[in-house]
Amino acid sequence: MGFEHIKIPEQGTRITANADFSLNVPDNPIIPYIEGDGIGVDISPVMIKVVDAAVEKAYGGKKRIAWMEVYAGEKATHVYGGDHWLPTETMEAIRDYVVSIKGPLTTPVGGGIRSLNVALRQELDLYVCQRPIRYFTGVPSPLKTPERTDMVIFRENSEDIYAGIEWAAESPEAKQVIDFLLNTMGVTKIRFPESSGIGVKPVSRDGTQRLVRKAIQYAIDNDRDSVTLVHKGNIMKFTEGAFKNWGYELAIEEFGATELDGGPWCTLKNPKTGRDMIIKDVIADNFLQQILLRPQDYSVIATLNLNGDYISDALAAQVGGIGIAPGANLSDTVAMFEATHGTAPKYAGLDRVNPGSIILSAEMMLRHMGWTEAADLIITGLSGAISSGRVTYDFARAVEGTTELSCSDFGDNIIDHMA
Ligand SMILES: NC(=O)C1=CN([C@@H]2O[C@H](COP(=O)(O)OP(=O)(O)OC[C@H]3O[C@@H](n4cnc5c(N)ncnc54)[C@H](OP(=O)(O)O)[C@@H]3O)[C@@H](O)[C@H]2O)C=CC1
Ligand SMILES: O=C(O)CCC(=O)C(=O)O
Ligand SMILES: [Mg+2]
Repeated sequence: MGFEHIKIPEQGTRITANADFSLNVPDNPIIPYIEGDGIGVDISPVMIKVVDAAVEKAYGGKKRIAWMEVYAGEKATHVYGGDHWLPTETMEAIRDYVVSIKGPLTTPVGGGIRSLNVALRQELDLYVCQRPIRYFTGVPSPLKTPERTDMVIFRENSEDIYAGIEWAAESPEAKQVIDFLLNTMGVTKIRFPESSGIGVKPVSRDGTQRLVRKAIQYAIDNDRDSVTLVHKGNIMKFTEGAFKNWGYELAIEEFGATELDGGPWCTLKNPKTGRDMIIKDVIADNFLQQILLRPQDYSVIATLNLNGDYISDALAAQVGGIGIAPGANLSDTVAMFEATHGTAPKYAGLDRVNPGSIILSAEMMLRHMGWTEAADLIITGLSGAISSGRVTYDFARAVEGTTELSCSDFGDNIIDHMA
């Protein structure tokens, strides 16, 4: 396969996926990466350096990643010219090379291009956004007992309001939709029909159940004691409320869960460990207060796209901020790893921000590839670097007695602490 601007590394081999979704990972896999806008220029090279060091240390030169830069966002417009924000060959590389990692990409507010991040997820049908939230000793937190927060978010990544079905107020399209709602559907509750923008929120049984299936399977594989469906189903009955109902339905029909005390909460025995697991639900606003007061009550979270976006940043803040909040976008075959945070434009190019989020995303990637020894070294290195008290600005400003390091020096500190 030839590309126009992407240079395929000569020393690398492609990862492939089998029919049962397992991976064939060679010792020199080609991994496509998007540098990212804003602070992408700071964090992506540090991530590559840290990952290369972990792989070298773990396998003594027997394994090595062949990095392949692919382009999206502002850099793509320079490489390809014009309005090429997300070139087709970038999409092809991410799909065909199966495992990739990306820096953040800018999305303008209120107009301009639609989110490239969302486009990548939707075009490649990366329907799971998996975001683990865990505490590292020494990280500043607004909570007294941050170590009680230990959750894995499964955010539905392909539907909800992110489908981008919306029309600007006073546009002919919005007028047409409002006219249809008022005059054909008998809607009476549009308070200002003349000046309303309109957004549509599709949520399906198929989309919900494939996401909840992954969440429950993850809980089984990792011996977690609960899966919580987070929704706003009291208000949005046929989207968020249906998400809740379809989630329970799947737990009962596919996993053999049984209702507790007349439901809707369910219980099932983990087939791998024999331990009881609870499937429960909570309304999103209540969830947001409970994660502060009783985080230990929650483990695996399955939720809709927009809730998952809000919850990701809120939970990240509980354990030290989005400087160390990793994530993965997954289909059944393709995996694209990325940090939870965005491009933080005011820090772009200053070599200042915390590279921890994208490094921990790479740690998830290594584990996904089965390179657990290298992944473990990243955790050891990061934990050691945080404990050393030589940290990036976000931690240094919140913990007395620590020394502020640049983004790149913090990367080196992580490498120095890989025991
Ligand atoms: N997946 C993606 O690519 C995402 C892209 N975006 C896009 O990014 C752009 C900017 O979004 P914005 O709302 O400002 O959110 P950001 O996540 O980019 O930044 C918000 C704040 O979070 C803190 N922060 C972010 N990253 C780091 C880091 N690595 N280390 C330490 N602190 C960090 C900073 O806080 P402080 O100011 O306190 O230092 C920063 O000002 C938008 O265009 C948005 O659409 C947003 C989220 C995800
Ligand atoms: O696409 C964007 O710009 C924002 C995405 C986002 O906030 C997220 O995925 O958490
Ligand atoms: Mg977000």
